[in-house]
Amino acid sequence: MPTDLLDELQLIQSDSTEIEERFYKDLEFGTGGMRGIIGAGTNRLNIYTVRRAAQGFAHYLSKKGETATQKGVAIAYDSRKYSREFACEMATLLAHTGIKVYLFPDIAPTPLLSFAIRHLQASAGLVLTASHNPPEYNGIKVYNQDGGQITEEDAQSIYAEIQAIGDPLILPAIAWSTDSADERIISIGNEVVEAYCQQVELLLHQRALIEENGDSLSIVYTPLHGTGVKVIPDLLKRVGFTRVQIVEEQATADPRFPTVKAPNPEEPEAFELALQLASEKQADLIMATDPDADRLGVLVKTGTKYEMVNGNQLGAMLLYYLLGQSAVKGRTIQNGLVLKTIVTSDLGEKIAESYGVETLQTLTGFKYIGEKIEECCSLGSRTFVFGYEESYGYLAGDFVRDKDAVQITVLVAEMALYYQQRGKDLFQVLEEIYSKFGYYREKLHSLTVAGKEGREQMEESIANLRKNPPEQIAGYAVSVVEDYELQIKKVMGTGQVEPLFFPKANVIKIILADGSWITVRPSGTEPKMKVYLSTNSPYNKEQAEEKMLLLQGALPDLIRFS
Ligand SMILES: O=P(O)(O)OC[C@H]1O[C@H](O)[C@H](O)[C@@H](O)[C@@H]1O
Repeated sequence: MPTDLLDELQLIQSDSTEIEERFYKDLEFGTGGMRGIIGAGTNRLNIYTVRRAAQGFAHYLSKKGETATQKGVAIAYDSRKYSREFACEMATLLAHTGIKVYLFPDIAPTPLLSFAIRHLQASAGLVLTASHNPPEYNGIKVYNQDGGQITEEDAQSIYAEIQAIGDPLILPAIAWSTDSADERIISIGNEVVEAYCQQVELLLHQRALIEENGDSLSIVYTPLHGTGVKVIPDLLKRVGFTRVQIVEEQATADPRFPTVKAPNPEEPEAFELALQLASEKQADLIMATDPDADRLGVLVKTGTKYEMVNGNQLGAMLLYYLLGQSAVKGRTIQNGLVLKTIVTSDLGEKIAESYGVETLQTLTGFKYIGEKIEECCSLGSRTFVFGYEESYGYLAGDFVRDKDAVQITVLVAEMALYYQQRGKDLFQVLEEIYSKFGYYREKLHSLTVAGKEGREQMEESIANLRKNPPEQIAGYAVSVVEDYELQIKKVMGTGQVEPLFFPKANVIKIILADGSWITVRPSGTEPKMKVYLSTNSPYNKEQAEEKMLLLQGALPDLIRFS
């Protein structure tokens, strides 16, 4: 047994609570794969639980047939503690089971793994990462052959295989060495990264403008100690953005994430060092990617200060820019398709509609967006335009099937430069969008659910809402209640009930007559109940904000939860 695990076990020998916590269950394996605290225990991520997951995954893949094992599995890892060790453990075990493995030789962004699966025509992919979680966490994300994250059915099959193995201590330890694993472990070469970068370049609309004026946009970028540093700075420079400053203190891949509370670009605190550098350099734009570089946070200089753009706002701006660029070039998008989740603002849909492009909604989670792209666009019947979620995940080029902060970083830089050349910063562009399509405001309330009791309270509170949906909220009439668990939508005025064509999920969306809404769901990744609010006004932001305050004020009555 590795000495660190032994030491840990010795330390907790007489601590029954700690023993219980670590051993009372196996780490769960869901649609997001497996995520947990690193350490000793069945409910922890360690070499044994990883080995067991690898063996279960190997069984699952083998059952798909010889083609699946021959096509192989692409594996990537981020900068977290043990990410590389766990990736090598999984690679070795899969190779010894007779499965071909493609392994990145160094840390790599998650979107690059999604691309590599498609490029190498592998049958699946794995990434060792815990995304933006705190340093004590790690995890395994699982991808299908399309390059999208697996959905429910596959997750259940893999979990069943993992559970069937039983005690992970019975699995043999296979020493890591490329020799022992023979030629079945192939190192992913730089040509894959190059092929990816070329695809990203093809997404750009303003190459000439960037080549000529790229140096007028000053950018500060931070990878927050993660994988983005491997690709993003070079890519920005290569396309012509020459004034890119990296936050040096955060440019090293450090599993402790020592300079931030959490490496999460949704949190304003994560931008502290980047802000200092930006003020010093008078930067126009600050961009931060999370450790596996699938999500992007942006701060924009507007007047004399920097303001954070939220996920709904950046998604709407990118869509407005991309559709606008196609229109300017006279390109008609045949059967275009925009994808967003049901908890993402409707502003994007309004923008798409004005360009004759349809928007489809999915449940929360980019895996559903990836799945829809495959379903609707892979045979060329529809043209994928853009997909996004409020939680800072965006995708413009479907050569990747998960959110991709690498391609979006380059596109945001292009968009900022394009508007800068027209005398506007991105917040002025946002004002332009609001004045055309309506003023939208969004808020997310996350309520922490402590332990089993908390979970029960949350379930009860959602069940109550399901049983007794309100007819009005803060004086506004409710027009529709969508219940994704019962898969029905009820029109309040007429009482008419229609089916909802989504997979089952414990989500309730209450829509007011003016299109404002409140949506409630349990988080799938953290012990939290999430309440999303969206308001709008066709006239001005004050009215949208006032509605937001009223809806927020009504929440305690609507969602009884202590
Ligand atoms: O279920 P939640 O905690 O709200 O998390 C939802 C998020 O989960 C993962 O991170 C997925 O990759 C995201 O696409 C999704 O938005």
